[in-house]
Amino acid sequence: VGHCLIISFYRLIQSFPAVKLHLTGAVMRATEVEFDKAKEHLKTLKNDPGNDTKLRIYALFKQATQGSCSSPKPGMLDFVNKAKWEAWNSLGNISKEDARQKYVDLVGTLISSEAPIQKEATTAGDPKSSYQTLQVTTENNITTILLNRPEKKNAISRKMYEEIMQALEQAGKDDSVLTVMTGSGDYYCSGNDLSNFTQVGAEGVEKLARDSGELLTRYVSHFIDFPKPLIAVVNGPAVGIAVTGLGLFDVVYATDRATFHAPFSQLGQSPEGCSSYTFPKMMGTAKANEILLFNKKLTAAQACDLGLVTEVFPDNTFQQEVWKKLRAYAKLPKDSLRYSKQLIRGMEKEKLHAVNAQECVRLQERWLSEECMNAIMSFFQNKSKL
Ligand SMILES: CCCC/C=C\CC(=O)SCCNC(=O)CCNC(=O)[C@H](O)C(C)(C)COP(=O)(O)OP(=O)(O)OC[C@H]1O[C@@H](n2cnc3c(N)ncnc32)[C@H](O)[C@@H]1OP(=O)(O)O
Repeated sequence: VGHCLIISFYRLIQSFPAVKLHLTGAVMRATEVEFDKAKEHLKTLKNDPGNDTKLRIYALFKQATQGSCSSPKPGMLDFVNKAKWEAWNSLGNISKEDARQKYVDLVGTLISSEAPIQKEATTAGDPKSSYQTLQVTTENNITTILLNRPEKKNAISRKMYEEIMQALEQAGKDDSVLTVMTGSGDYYCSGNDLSNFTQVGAEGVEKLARDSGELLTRYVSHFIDFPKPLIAVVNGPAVGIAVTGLGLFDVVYATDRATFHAPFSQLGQSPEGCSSYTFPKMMGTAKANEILLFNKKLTAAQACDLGLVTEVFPDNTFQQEVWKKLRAYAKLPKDSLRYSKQLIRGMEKEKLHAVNAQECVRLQERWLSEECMNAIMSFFQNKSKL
């Protein structure tokens, strides 16, 4: 279904006739021009924005050009057209003008989230461009680490763990003032790539569990020790380690479309990323337990109320608002920020490393458990999604 949607989406944006809008007045004409420009910009998107976003773009386009949906609902088995119809119908009676504006905003957000990628593509010879799973750029005193496996919802493969550590080491040393981590496509990150657990070598599952424990310990240590302000720009849903690790960032900005899910017991695992310490400390044990023991998925607003997220922004202005803020912060004195962060983190560092070590020991045992193996098999047999 996803594949069909992608194909039909691209056919859609390539084959639509020019929009005929019968609006007059200076303001409306300007929006019409922006709308046409947005249509053109959309064709230049490099990354697949994900099915949810494509459906939203489709729906806004239809609403902007034809008004509210009045066609009959396609049959149950006509999956693609039914999904498109539902997306369009869900817009209800919003006006063509509103839909046009929302379309322009959404395309603007998608294009601006790719801006660092286009710049990076021109930096031939730059070691940052050698990453396979990331796009790393430095602009306006900000080093941005973009998780770049959108087709896998930015799940973290072994290669990606290693590259994130390498990117953090470089960013810690470069001249930038801030470091930002964000995701490409519709997800921030779906957590550990579950296929990391299916690559069993000749030395068996015990060795795989040991290696995974060592990898995770090193990975989390890079966040504990990161020397300058580290900001998460959570552009969509976050799962597993992508949620728990947020407790080690200095500031977390989220779109209102983001969700936060740490389903460890569902996966037969246990918390990591120091969350067994940072979450109770940040939000109180009773609230942390619902998330870490009972798999409670948080909305962005709930995560903000609990202190996991600093601020939530409407999805259609998320990128513009966040990057404007970050560009202003990045003009602050670099050393002052660095030393202040180190003071804030300093007292906790030893504790955090001890927690990290303990969590990884427990996880090595969990990964060998029947509970965990069943959960992973079940995911790959398409029996269970979160
Ligand atoms: C070194 C070890 C460290 C261990 C540390 C951390 C533990 C964790 O992080 S636990 C959390 C692990 N994550 C998950 O369990 C998420 C699993 N994924 C899902 O449930 C769904 O994919 C998700 C709800 C995220 C999204 O659902 P959809 O919107 O329906 O998309 P798809 O399922 O079609 O996803 C597209 C594509 O991506 C693959 N995918 C997504 N997430 C993962 C993942 N975490 N691991 C492996 N693969 C993932 C998914 O299988 C699809 O692939 P294709 O079928 O090949 O297109």
